[in-house]
Amino acid sequence: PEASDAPTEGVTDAMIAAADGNEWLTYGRDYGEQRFSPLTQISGDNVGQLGLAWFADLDTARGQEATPLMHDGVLYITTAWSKVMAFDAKTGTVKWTYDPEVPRSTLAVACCDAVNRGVALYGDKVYVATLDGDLVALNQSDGSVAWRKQVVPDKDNYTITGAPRVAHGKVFIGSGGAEYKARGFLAAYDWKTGEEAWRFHTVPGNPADGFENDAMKTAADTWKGNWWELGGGGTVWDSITYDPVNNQVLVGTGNAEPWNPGANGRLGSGEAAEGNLYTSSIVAVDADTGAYKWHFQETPEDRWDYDSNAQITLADLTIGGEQKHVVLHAPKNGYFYMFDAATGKFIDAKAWTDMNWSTGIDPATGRPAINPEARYEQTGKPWVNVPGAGGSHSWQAMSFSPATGLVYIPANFAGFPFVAKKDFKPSDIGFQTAIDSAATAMPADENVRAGAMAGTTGALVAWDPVAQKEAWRVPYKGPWNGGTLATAGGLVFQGTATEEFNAYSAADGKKLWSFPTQSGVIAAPMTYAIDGEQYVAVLAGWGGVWDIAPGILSSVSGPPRNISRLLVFKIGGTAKLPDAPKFPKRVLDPPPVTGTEAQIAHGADVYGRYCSVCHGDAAVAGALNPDLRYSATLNSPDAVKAIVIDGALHDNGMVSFKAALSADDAEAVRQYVIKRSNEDKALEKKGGGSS
Ligand SMILES: O=C(O)c1cc(C(=O)O)c2c(n1)C(=O)C(=O)c1cc(C(=O)O)[nH]c1-2
Ligand SMILES: [Ca+2]
Repeated sequence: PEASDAPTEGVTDAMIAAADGNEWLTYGRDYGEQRFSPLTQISGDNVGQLGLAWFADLDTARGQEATPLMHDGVLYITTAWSKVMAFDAKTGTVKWTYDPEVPRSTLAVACCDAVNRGVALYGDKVYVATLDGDLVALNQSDGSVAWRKQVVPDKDNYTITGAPRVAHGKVFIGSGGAEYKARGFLAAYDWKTGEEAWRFHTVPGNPADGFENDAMKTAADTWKGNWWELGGGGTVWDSITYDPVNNQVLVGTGNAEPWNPGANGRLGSGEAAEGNLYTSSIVAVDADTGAYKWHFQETPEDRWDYDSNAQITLADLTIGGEQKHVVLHAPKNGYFYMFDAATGKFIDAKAWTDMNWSTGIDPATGRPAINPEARYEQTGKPWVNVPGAGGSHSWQAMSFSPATGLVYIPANFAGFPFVAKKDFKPSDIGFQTAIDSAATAMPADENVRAGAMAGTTGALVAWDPVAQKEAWRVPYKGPWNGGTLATAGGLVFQGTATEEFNAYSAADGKKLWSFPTQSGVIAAPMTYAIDGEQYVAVLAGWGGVWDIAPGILSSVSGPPRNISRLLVFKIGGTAKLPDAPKFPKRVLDPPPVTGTEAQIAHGADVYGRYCSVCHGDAAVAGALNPDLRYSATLNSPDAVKAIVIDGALHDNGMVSFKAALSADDAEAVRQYVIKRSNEDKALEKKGGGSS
């Protein structure tokens, strides 16, 4: 079918390109995704008088990751479970809501909470991608559905958490799933009809099916074994940046799959110049055709979950006396990169955080030298990789201020333990990372826990991309703080895991204002103006992967609790939040240990592979999913079997695991959790530990 012309009414390409400061039309505000607002009404002089203008309670108590968009007086957000809400941006009156009714059982195939990062606006439409893998076009006027298309090849391995982007009559979207069995892609849809225009895969499929293009043929030379059987990964789960100067779309790609390359031999000897293209890379494709233009692999031979999905920013900078249109990128792996946007030519990279997986960068090629000890599947030894799998920087967007020349990065400082799983067999459900999580479970040992917590911190880092050096930093108690917003008023706004929303001086990081948010903030703020009055909006709602995966470490920053809200501020705002509800202190009260040693060891293994990715390491969960150490069902083998095998809680997101587990396995898990619960109870009595 003929492609529709780009819209000429409503939100147009020209409007997004002009990026009027009063509105916020696309995820990163402008095409370059700089998240820099030209608005100046709120500044260092008056930010102390910033107050709540209005707020809205959200009905999804999970991680809130969206950046709101504002057009024509209407503020659009998504919430967890991919719901969309439209508000009068001045008063907070709800105009409409849309619920795509994502099955709650989708949680079992979502690596990192039921999150969504926001909508796209184009013409008279609002676009949302749903956790269960659909792209939905809504009418801006009333939230009615114009069309809904399934984007993902199957709903058992793929999910979508990212925000769509738009340009040249098309809507761009990818997916997550590289911890399952997913083959990464970026797809483009006709904005009006929802017809798929093109699809670019980021990793090659089965050679027997023929390669879709030359880029796949080239990439296939960098893969060994039957890589396609597990998908390969390289998912496009967050960053998608349209570059109007070169009419191209830049995507960041996810980790190679499975994490442990020894499990399927995807790297062969494991020392290829470029291992497993185009994973952990930035890839540029033509916006009209999806044809490959260039790539740069930031983490060759990835085996550490080093997604390159962090937001891709474009900027025009003077480098060595020359004006250049460049890509700025701070992926999970701890290097800060700069590339020529037109060609992908490497300009510079610098380690901006502690790291042990790489010993340096080749200044000519940009290729990182890899520490042989970090090849844990080859050494056969446990390896604590730094930065950890959460990344020194992840999807929490950074901002760039042309006024200060600085990039403001939400930084995580942590390690992640890797032990290669022996005799790994793929299964029909759950993570396929081939890591032995049982071997690295956090023991009930005060000193080990205190050490792990002390080594887990965060910061707001202001980085000078031209000088490639740090300008200043604000240290935080823990990681997983919110994305950032920079303004021409000389401010940087950021929410924190410690339940604050802060304003800093963009020049030197001095804290100028703070608001208690009652829940951790992980989303990025945005700003807009109506009738000459400037507003700043941010979503509060603790969650995402950090709450789910690292168990006890999710409590490093503060009380991990979720109170989900949209908060909107203006100078002199007087709205007040109700007092935060009290979260009762729970008491560990497990039955006595009756399992045999062998049964408990087996339970640990099953727990590590199938349960820990949602319920936390060593049965210590965060705020969102039940902490099984406290579960009343520990008293009942039948209840555990009903849930784990028969799927009694399927509609809450706890699906049946009978595709992989037997009733005996479920009982072994029960015995393992009983043991962990008793150990932690003993630790609590001693006055140590944390829960
Ligand atoms: O490889 C993938 O496909 C994939 C997808 C996602 C996602 O869709 O959210 C995350 C990750 N990986 C990931 O590694 C990660 O640390 C992560 C954090 C989050 C989050 O929203 O908090 N998502 C994801
Ligand atoms: Ca990943």
